[in-house]
Amino acid sequence: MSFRIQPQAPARPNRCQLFGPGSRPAIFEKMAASAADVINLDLEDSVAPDDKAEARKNIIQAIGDIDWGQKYLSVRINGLDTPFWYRDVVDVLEQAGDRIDQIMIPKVGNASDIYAVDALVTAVETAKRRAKPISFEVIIESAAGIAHVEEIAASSPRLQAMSLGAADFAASMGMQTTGIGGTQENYYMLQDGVKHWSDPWHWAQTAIVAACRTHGVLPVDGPFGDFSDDEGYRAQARRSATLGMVGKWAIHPKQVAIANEVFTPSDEQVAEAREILDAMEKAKANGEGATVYKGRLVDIASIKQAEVIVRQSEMISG
Ligand SMILES: CC(C)(COP(=O)(O)OP(=O)(O)OC[C@H]1O[C@@H](n2cnc3c(N)ncnc32)[C@H](O)[C@@H]1OP(=O)(O)O)[C@@H](O)C(=O)NCCC(=O)NCCSC(=O)C[C@H](O)C(=O)O
Ligand SMILES: [Mg+2]
Repeated sequence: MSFRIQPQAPARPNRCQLFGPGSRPAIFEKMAASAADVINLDLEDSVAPDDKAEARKNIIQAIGDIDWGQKYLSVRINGLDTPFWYRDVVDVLEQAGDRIDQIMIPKVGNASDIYAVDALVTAVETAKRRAKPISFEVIIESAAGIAHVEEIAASSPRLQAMSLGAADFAASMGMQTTGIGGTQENYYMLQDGVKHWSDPWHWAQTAIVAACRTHGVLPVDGPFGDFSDDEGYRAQARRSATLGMVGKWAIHPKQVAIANEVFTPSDEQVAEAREILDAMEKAKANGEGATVYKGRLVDIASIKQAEVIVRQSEMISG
């Protein structure tokens, strides 16, 4: 164990991030009224190039005009390989007022990408005397992004969250699929003629979780494109939660409730975690570091596992 204490990620609910195109202002009020913890107003890939300027205006107006309640309000800017991103940052931060919380940076490839956006954001914040610093979320969705995931996670004190963007990631990696997340028909093991499907997103997710946990950043699972497949979405979300991710994107409002359910520890999970903590308190009083709970070993590491669940539950219930 390193002597360095692992930093805690920001203590705010991030179970579901609901996306909507900036070019579709008619849905903004519905997004605000949803049960998502985070709202991502999009200027990037859900907006056609000819609509970028109008989408920017829509978003600037909506940030000021709509009552976003307690939502964490984020704007996804365009990638650094486009001519749009600097104006996204400057116009939104100069004109949208203080209600915006976060800028989401897509397709990051290395820490220098974050440095560039940080420099521009810092200049605008200083010029505008902005009281509350803007946070960053990045999307890992390229071969370069996953290869440099650890330096990206360490890149800026503004960085609060990191998501996996399955669609661009698959394209960048040359994966033979048009699916956005979920089970891939051809990714299976064969035993005695029976197919056992495996999860091609798993290794990238675990790389993201490890980088995030090392540097105190929230790891988030990205989109699941087939919004008619509720059980597929639920299964993917459950795998992500089991791996340590704190939430998942919704690209349709019907996905929000499922994400909130999966990423909120259940009453049973919380009760069990509290019982483990009680069992370990009793063990400690008896001078023991390990004991038996429901026929299985629990020890000092179990305290930390149980505390993860209790902390999540307390943070979500406020
Ligand atoms: C996917 C959609 C285009 C579907 O829209 P639509 O055809 O209108 O859906 P429905 O008719 O089923 O809508 C039912 C009602 O819900 C409202 N609605 C629809 N979408 C949203 C939303 N995002 N937020 C809030 N409300 C929404 C409709 O208006 C209907 O309302 P009512 O008539 O009153 O009943 C659309 O959902 C959509 O645009 N989704 C977001 C797309 C998006 O933002 N994509 C970007 C993120 S994913 C990505 O970028 C990939 C990633 O980067 C990667 O690389 O992996
Ligand atoms: Mg993408």
